[in-house]
Amino acid sequence: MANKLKTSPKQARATQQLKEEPEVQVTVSEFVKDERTYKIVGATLLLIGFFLFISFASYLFSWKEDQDKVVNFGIKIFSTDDVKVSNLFGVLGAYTSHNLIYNGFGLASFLICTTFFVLGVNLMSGKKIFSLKRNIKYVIAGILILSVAFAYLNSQLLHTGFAWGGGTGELISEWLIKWIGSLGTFCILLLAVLFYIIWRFDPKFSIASFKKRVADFRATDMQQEDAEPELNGSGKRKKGKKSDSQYIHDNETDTAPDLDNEEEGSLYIQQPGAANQAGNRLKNGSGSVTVTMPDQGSEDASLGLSLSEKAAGQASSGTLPLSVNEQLAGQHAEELSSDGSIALDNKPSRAATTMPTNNTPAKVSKNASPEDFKLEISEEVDDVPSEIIVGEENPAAKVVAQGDYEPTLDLSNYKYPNIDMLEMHGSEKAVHDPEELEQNKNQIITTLKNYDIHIQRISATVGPTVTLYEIVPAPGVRISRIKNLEDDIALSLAALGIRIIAPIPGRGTIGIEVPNINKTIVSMRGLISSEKFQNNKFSLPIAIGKKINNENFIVDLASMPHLLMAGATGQGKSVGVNALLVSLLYKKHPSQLKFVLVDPKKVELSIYRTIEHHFLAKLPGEEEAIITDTKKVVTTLNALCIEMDNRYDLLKEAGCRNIKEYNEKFIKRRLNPQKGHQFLPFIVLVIDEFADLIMTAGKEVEMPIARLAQLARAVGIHLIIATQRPSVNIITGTIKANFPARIAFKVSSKIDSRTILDAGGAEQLIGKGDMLISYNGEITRLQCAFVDTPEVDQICDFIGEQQGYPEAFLLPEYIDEKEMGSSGGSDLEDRDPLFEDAARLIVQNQVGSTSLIQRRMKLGYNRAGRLMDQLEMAGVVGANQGSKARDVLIKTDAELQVLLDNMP
Ligand SMILES: Nc1ncnc2c1ncn2[C@@H]1O[C@H](COP(=O)(O)OP(=O)(O)OP(=O)(O)O)[C@@H](O)[C@H]1O
Repeated sequence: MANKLKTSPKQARATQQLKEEPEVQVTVSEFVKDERTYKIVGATLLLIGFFLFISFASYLFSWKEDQDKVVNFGIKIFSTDDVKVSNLFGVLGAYTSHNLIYNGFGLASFLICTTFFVLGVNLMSGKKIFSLKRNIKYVIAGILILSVAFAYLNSQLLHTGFAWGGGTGELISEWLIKWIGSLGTFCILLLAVLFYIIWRFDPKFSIASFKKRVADFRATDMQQEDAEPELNGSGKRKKGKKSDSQYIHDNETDTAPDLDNEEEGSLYIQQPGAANQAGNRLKNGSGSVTVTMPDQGSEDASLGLSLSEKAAGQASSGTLPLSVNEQLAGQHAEELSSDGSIALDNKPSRAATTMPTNNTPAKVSKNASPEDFKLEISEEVDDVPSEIIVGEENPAAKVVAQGDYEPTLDLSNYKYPNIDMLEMHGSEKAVHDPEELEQNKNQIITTLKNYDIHIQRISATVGPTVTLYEIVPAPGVRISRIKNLEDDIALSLAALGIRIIAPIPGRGTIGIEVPNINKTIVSMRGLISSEKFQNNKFSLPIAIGKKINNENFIVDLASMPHLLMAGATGQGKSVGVNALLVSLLYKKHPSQLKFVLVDPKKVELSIYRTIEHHFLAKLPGEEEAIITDTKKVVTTLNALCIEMDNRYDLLKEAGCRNIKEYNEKFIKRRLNPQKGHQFLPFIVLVIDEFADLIMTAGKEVEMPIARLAQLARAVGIHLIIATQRPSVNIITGTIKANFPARIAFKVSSKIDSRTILDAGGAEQLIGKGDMLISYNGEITRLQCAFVDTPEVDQICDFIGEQQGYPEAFLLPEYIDEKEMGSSGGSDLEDRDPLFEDAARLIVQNQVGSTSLIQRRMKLGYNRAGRLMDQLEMAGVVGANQGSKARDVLIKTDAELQVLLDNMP
């Protein structure tokens, strides 16, 4: 038997494990959770709604014939053979409508059908399309008010035999008439109807809002007339087209009617001052479930289930024991899921999580089996509102007080993209499988125990792609021992992408991240509609993804201030870049933001070409705004450097330290546009495939990038650079030093991970948007938000079809010194092509300043200087006077024209 393979203890355990695998049984909880069950219940409810509606409608015509029969026979009508009724739904229809309409609430009973409809549609679709809670609120209020109002009208005016308000309405109406008289009842009812309309539709009564509506109406009218011939460069705008979604961003005029939609579609339309409302309505966000399995030492091995709830930012861990005394892990697991859902439904926006802390070292029994560990569930609910915030009013327009400069005025009718253009890719909730959790927990404990490592407590937080198991080791256990077991734990769990974080900073625990079997896609829609995204005050808000605790990771690109993204091919970089760009498109007006897009692959960013006239910047004289040619990248980067220098000059002259202060001053009209001051949009430079650029242009690219990265932040220029190859010759020391925020998608080696993050870990990610972000000195694992190309297409088309600027935002012209040739000389016979323009500018402004030429004509310092020398030679300006502007010798345009005509 020399050839017989020896079975190692590990293999033996694995085999045993295989044998012990339990039979697949469909438990009640699984049945309840099954999607098909929801669909069946949904269809039944829709049918009931339909039945009620038809029965009620039929009752309106058949009540005279059917009423006597239902009253005489009562419930026995169902068992009596020879009764014939006229209701379309027979005896059941006649009986139900008689009781609900005649005895109940009259015509208002029709409202009941809507509740069945709402419930049915939500269950059938598996999404919260309509808000049940609000439907119930409105139905109850509507039934009460309408039934009394109809009964009152019937008793005072109509005097018909039909029960307009039903038994209940008539009873209340009679009481009211008795107590406060007919007129009093009328007033009360009028007031109630008014209350209902205001509560339900929130109409605007102010004169200002009326004026605004008239102005908006006129503006739209005029714009349609004026703009039709050249509405945008692509000429795509459809005449008179105003899609439903466009209404979303209209001011009050349009949002008011849409409130109705909000109700019917459970869409929440944000209005000024409604921010908190949105927050208050948060509920049922996608839950991160934290399963905590504490106290190994507990002797009785009873399993306690507790929900710990944490208010955002505070680490108050109130544990609510739900007293579950189950001995078996399987039963225990069932409890987890059922209780988990309770907490999810109840708690509003909570983001932060802390482990329930127990500082007293627990007694650790070395013989405790994995099943002896209690499981605690701590639910974490993120800030995704279940009622989606749809778009918003033009935020910039809101800030501007009367008399201030309004940067958005050029495109005052610009509509922000609507949230409906984004898809909900699957469920927003992180799915947690109790069995999987239990099994992983047992495996981790057993593996550690095999190496004689004992733990006090174990907890789990279920994220979209991975579950974080946090363990508190027994006193005396060295952390490095657990860290060294990474491979062994991965082997025992038979899972890829296991990462050990020892210790988790600030938590006093050791983290083991295990990929989930069922992963959840994090939809961009969820992030964009979250309260955190809608109501932040960031200059450049970007929604990147979700943390393991399901908290939305939304940050300000302006404070990052640049972002480096790396990852092997196919791991989610392009989706990541799209997510960043889409977040900015959802929040910024074209006057506030410009993109410079560099795409050597030619296909990744080409979808953005439709927004050229709104959001893109390009070099003067260039056809395409999206740069695909490496040679042009060098020119563009240098042009950006000139723009940066020009902006610094402007800031210096305005006495401001950054773009925010500068723009505020400009908006308050404290800066003179005649001196070259203008509202400065943020510029975001996006470079896809940076490695390709470095390989072809090397230092020529690296130098301007390093300059921009070092200096451009204060003047509102920010960089997003993506690369497939994160090697040291591409991500050099200079680049790295200037990109403190870095994202790593899955990479092929630990060395690559170190190159990007200065730490390992990215090689253990599982791809498809799983990423690590190093930001503010912390490395956080995130699941990147997913936005599909058709969604981006739709958003860009929507923007592109609107009226835009006549052309893309022009960057300053950059002419390579080497290429200047003879035209760059200070010789009048060989004048600069821009000589005449510069002369006119100087004469019109009567200021002989080089920086004026530089800023207004968007030129670099050298070229502007040369132009000034030529103007001096031509006699347009006087001699250089040091720091003072030169004298302008030509006083009028006519004089200048004569001079120009006489020039050689
Ligand atoms: N956040 C995400 N959530 C879910 N799936 C994702 C996510 N990101 C990427 N994927 C999946 O991975 C695929 C590849 O993503 P992507 O095209 O972004 O990769 P890439 O890194 O840009 O690749 P390449 O460098 O070759 O262009 C996508 O088509 C998508 O199916």
